[in-house]
Amino acid sequence: MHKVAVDHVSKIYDLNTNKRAKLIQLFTFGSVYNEKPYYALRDISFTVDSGDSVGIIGLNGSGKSTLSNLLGEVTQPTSGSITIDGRSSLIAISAGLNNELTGEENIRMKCLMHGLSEKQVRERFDDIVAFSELDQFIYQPIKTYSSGMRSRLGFAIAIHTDPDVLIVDEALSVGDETFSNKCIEKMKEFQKQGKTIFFVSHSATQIKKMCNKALWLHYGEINDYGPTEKVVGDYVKYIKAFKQKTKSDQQTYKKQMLLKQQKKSLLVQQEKILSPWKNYLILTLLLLIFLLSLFLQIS
Ligand SMILES: Nc1ncnc2c1ncn2[C@@H]1O[C@H](COP(=O)(O)OP(=O)(O)OP(=O)(O)O)[C@@H](O)[C@H]1O
Repeated sequence: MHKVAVDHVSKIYDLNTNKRAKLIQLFTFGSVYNEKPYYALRDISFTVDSGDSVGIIGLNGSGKSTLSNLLGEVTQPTSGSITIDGRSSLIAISAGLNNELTGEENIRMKCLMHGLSEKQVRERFDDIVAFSELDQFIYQPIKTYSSGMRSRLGFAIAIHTDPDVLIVDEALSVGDETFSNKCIEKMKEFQKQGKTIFFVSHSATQIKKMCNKALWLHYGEINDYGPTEKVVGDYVKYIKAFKQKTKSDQQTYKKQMLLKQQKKSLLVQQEKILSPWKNYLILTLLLLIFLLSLFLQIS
């Protein structure tokens, strides 16, 4: 059995701001996408085994954070399924911490949410604070923290809650190098215990150091998945070629790719609209309910 299986997963963000479109969506239970469904991830499938460390790479907006939120069970896929054998924990700069609470309160809240008992939280509290290096700041509301401080707290909590699958999304990009190295050492301990890690980073060097596999996302789809050396090597070549283009060529390329991604979204949207029997069925059902309630009122 695979540790993680991602099966035909898509994540749609609704870019509709139009009230009429939202109403139509509501009354047809989302079966009619009136205007702008946007596929942040489109029909992706892959599997990961115990002990694998997978680097997730890709240009800005390619869907890395969307995927890590799905793996961390912070959001749900629009379609498809994700099966995780065990419990996952997401560490991202903005994930799951409550701004109004202090660092201390956040530790308690997140640990309890991860299934630790009050006693376990008390036992691990000092280690978490020590790892985060926050000292007395732990008693301050985290809205006063810098992004580096938040990331340190998020990392410290997550690694002390014994997750089976650890997802680290850009959390190391905001801290100083000493702290990043400490986190990398901790992730290596996780690897030795045979745990599974997903590591989102813009640093090819960090990914090569940490991961045996890499997943290259490109405008919401998987461009390549396999051994790190090959995938990251090809990605670095791609980035180099991209950077050699003029600024205006880079912009044109990005626009074309985004347009292509949106066209695919629209194609799927049309497929949905072109299956009218489903929509007619829903509308008929609504009409019947309406007539029935009218009839009941009269009688
Ligand atoms: N809540 C949201 N509502 C609408 N669109 C969103 C939302 N979250 C992400 N997106 C869009 O989905 C796409 C993928 O975003 P995502 O943050 O997953 O990319 P990324 O690869 O992590 O980017 P980066 O490297 O810049 O962090 C982007 O085009 C983004 O604008």
